[in-house]
Amino acid sequence: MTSVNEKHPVPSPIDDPTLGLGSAEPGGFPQVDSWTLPAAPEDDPYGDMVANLRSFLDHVAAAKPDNATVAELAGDLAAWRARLAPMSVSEREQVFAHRTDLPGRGQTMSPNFAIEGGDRDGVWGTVTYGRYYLGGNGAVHGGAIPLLFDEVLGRLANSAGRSPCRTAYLHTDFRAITPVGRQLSVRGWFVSEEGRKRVVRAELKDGDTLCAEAEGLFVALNPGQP
Ligand SMILES: CCCCC/C=C\C/C=C\C/C=C\C/C=C\CCCC(=O)SCCNC(=O)CCNC(=O)[C@H](O)C(C)(C)COP(=O)(O)OP(=O)(O)OC[C@H]1O[C@@H](n2cnc3c(N)ncnc32)[C@H](O)[C@@H]1OP(=O)(O)O
Repeated sequence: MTSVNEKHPVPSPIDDPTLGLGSAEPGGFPQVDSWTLPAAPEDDPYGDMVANLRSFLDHVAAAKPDNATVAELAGDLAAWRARLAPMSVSEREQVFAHRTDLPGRGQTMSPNFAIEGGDRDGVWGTVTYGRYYLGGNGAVHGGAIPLLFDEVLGRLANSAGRSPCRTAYLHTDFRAITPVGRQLSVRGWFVSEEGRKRVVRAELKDGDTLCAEAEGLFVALNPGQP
């Protein structure tokens, strides 16, 4: 199946052979042993590319471009897709979302969480939702907030030498509008750790205003569980 666009037909991810995950062998997730991030290397083209990709998406969301601009952009994107397709690697080898030293782990799907510090029991930092995450009337889309919490709490629950775990539930309460385009503070902390069950909570604040809070249960994986 391809898109209806005849100029630059886009294969569906199901049909695109260059988008396979490769071997099902586990271990594609990097472990988090420390919250102290190394200083960003002076020359980091990947980090630079991801930062530009995030900003690009914000501008796509904000702009009302004329047709000529849109057509040129579609062509440019098609050319980049064609250039990257032969470079596709397995999940284990991919860089996207595996750069734990970069804000947002060097990916653009979830919000740009920048870690300020953390220890065995908690983690804290900031996030700024760009225009890309706008839901309506200046507020962040309701789905993008649990996305942040899963990222923050998933990272915490998997940190400090703990065995890999997955989110079993993630309960989010939206307490006030979460504004787009402001630096917000984020904090996650452990509530309990019993057997395989790790209960963690997080909050998202705009200054003193509590925007949203969450509780998650993360369950440690048994050997062989994907
Ligand atoms: C290998 C991947 C590891 C992932 C990450 C690793 C490293 C990351 C490091 C750096 C990366 C940084 C950040 C990471 C960012 C994000 C991480 C996101 C993680 C996810 O986003 S991952 C996707 C969403 N997630 C799923 O795709 C899970 C689908 N699901 C399952 O895979 C199973 O469901 C599982 C394994 C959860 C449990 O299954 P199971 O069969 O092994 O265990 P069981 O059901 O027996 O539950 C054991 C005890 O938990 C209780 N329990 C279970 N579920 C409950 C619920 N919902 N409510 C209340 N209690 C519950 C039971 O009641 C029992 O309690 P009790 O023992 O007291 O009876």
